[in-house]
Amino acid sequence: MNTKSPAPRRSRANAPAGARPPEAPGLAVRRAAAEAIDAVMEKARPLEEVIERAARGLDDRDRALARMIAATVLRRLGSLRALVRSTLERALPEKARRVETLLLIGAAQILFMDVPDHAAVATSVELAGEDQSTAGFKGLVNAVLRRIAREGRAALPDVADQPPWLIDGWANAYGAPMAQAISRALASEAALDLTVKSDAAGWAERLGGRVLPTGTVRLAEAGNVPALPGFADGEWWVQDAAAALPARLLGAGPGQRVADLCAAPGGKTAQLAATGAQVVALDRSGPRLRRLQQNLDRLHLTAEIVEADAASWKGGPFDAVLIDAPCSATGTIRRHPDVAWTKAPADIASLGALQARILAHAGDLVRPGGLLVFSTCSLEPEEGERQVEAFLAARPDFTRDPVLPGECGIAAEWINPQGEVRTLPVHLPDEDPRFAGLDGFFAARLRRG
Ligand SMILES: C[S@@+](CC[C@H](N)C(=O)[O-])C[C@H]1O[C@@H](n2cnc3c(N)ncnc32)[C@H](O)[C@@H]1O
Repeated sequence: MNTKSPAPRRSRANAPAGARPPEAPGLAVRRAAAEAIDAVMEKARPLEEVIERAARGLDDRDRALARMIAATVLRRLGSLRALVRSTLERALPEKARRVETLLLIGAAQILFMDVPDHAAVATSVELAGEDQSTAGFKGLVNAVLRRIAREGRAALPDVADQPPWLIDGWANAYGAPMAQAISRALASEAALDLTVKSDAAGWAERLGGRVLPTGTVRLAEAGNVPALPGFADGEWWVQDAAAALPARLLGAGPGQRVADLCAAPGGKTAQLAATGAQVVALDRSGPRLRRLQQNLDRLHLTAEIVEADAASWKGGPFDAVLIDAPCSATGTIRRHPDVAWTKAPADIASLGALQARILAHAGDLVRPGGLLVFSTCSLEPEEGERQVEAFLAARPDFTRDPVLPGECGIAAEWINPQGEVRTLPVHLPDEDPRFAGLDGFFAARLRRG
């Protein structure tokens, strides 16, 4: 490991008034990453949103690198923060909070990314020098990051990368060993999963991926998705293998009327429309419905689009109703590591109340004998199992229609004793970690009597 000290450069804080020294290469990328991390942590905004703003003006490659640095810090935040804090003799003052971000950025690049140590150290030191509140910490940033480079990953404390309230919740739901395994699984980036209209084997071969038992085509490397063969022609769309299961459970087909009640941006609407069913795609968000329409246009699929509140909309009756409810999305932390830090227990409670309202109303949209699938991309039972229990207690006209092992390629391990789908990030293990894992999803299939 290279522990060379950074080349001395004149910082902005030290530059004579009016003269702007030439910027060191890669500095803007790290500045954008630091701004994005601070916005995620302080304002609880999604990384995808804040990185767009922070990385404005950067070319595609640099924007991708800034996003990767920020995502790596957020993915490994628990252990990286513990490491950084363990190297400091005393806590940093509140006004110099950015110093910790610069240390985290440097440490993430040194320990987890293919960035030369000297570049990781130099850019964090340089960024510290840019601001009066942090300029006095340049020496400390240099010393701490050089030590981290010297000691390597062996010095990383063995602590979870996610906040304790999440780990405790998973331990309650799945047991402490599984909670730890889930936490570890979230350290790896997710593969790129595609739902194809047809010929999964052919697309897997053309794109250099493989076909999963569920029919999803999985690629190890994401790359530039719109540039991949088949994207422009609308032959496939990006959708995690677990996210593709709820719509399949409805068994929709030609001649059926189906409502997708929380539809945007339309991954599941596209699946339902591709079966030949007549689909109503409803969502409360106009902007998100416009994205859904664009996605359907690219895929040459059609659905009737309705902007409304699923908790009060009058329509139907339908042969099948899908509620892919708004949720905390803790099942998607592999893809969106910011979720672990932007969500709080209060969100689980408020989203749970919204899910209950939508579910209660949606029951009346299903014709007698019809199916209702309730799904969330959450690992929290309050947003899955508990919702269905409460709904069934209030609606004796509905019963579970249990999912059977092998149905839609679903493994027995992904089905709970009630016959509901419960996927976890530890599922679908693979010797090649680039192909392993599933998003955490819950899906229950209910039939109206
Ligand atoms: C998990 S996302 C749906 C993802 C989508 N099913 C897919 O596969 O692409 C949840 C959606 O619920 C919508 N939503 C939230 N509250 C709603 C409500 N009261 N009525 C209808 N849609 C709502 C959000 O705008 C969001 O698009």
